Amino acid sequence: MKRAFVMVLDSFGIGASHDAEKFGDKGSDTFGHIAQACAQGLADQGRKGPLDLPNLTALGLVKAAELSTGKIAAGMDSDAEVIGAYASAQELSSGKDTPSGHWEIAGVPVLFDWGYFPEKENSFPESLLALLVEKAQLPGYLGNCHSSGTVILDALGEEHMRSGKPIFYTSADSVFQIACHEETFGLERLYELCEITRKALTEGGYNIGRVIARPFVGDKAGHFERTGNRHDLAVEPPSPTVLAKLKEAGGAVISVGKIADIYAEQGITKKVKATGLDALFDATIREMQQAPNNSIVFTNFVDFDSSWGHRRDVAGYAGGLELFDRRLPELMAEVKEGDILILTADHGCDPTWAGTDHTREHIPVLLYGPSIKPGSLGQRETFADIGQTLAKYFELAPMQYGKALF
Ligand SMILES: O=P(O)(O)O[C@H]1O[C@H](CO)[C@@H](O)[C@H]1O
Ligand SMILES: [Mn+2]
Ligand SMILES: [Mn+2]
Repeated sequence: MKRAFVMVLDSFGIGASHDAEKFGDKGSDTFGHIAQACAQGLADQGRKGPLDLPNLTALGLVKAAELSTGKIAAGMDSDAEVIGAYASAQELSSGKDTPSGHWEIAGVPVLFDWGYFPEKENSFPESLLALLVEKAQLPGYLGNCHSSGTVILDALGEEHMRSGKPIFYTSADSVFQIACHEETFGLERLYELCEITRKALTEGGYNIGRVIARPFVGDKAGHFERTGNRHDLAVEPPSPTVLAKLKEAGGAVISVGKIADIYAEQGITKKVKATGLDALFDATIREMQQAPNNSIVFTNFVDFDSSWGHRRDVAGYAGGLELFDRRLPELMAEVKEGDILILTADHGCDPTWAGTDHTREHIPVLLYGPSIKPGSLGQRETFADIGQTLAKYFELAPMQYGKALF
């Protein structure tokens, strides 16, 4: 059988990219700084001590990070036997956002510049806001600023519940985010508002990558919680990804988590939703067990980014990595003759870094399978090497970008 299992640990960067300075991210290192905090006993909430990742280490994580930074991450074992092939890859795309990272992984880097809303306050143009109020018949809106999505709920959640005004916010990413209470505003109404917003942004030529529905529940500040009903409305990738090519050739592409959203459904043949690291893991294993010949099971583990990276929660991130590592042998056991497992990431989100945005970093590329020869695959110039590898593996026409890893 020929099956590829691609696992994106969302935001798990392994050190600042050569061009990180342009992004204000010189010196950032998601993995390295988490390892350092753990080794210093500074990440002992809900877990304890040095970062414990024996299985990721066996697949080459520590060596991949060494390729990126020239250093062994604090407290990690550099002498452990490596049974996978590993590389560090830099990003060709102009942004450090999720769609850019994912599309590049699938062979289509984003070489154009996204539109952004750079103003920290009064971020959205008045004409756009007026159009949304009219089209969605809103009593007004709240926010209209840059913010962390959890901080803004504490600030404006109660007022939103009282007034029925949706909370509009953005970040350094090319996003228009809308937070509304699932019960008082209504989930379906939030989704409709997001559709209206998506259309207005596309027709208005704003070039914004995603509109994101951010539903939440709870009754007062300090008690609000975002739910698993998050929904991303992305624009379509600018050209067919390796996923679309495999689908076109009759193969199966199974999305677990928000993969289908990120690729705007392009190239996806089946989608499975799950909320939380364990549930995403369970769903991934179920899909791996059922995956037919000529298929990709593609999972996005979003919690590393949304629950811990953006929240600047070092101990939470470390605990998530340790959970992932403990369960990794379950995934590896599903890798049969002819199959390949690829573990990677889409950008960084260093939880020790200033602010709450992503960080421009190298990503790990860890390959494992019966046909994979263990050892270094070096420093790669683009995440698209993964897409090119998949194109070659499934005997599809070559992608325009990237060099196959083997
Ligand atoms: O702070 P929250 O709402 O999690 O937002 C984050 O999530 C968005 C999409 O991944 C990013 O643009 C970042 O701003
Ligand atoms: Mn991401
Ligand atoms: Mn993010």
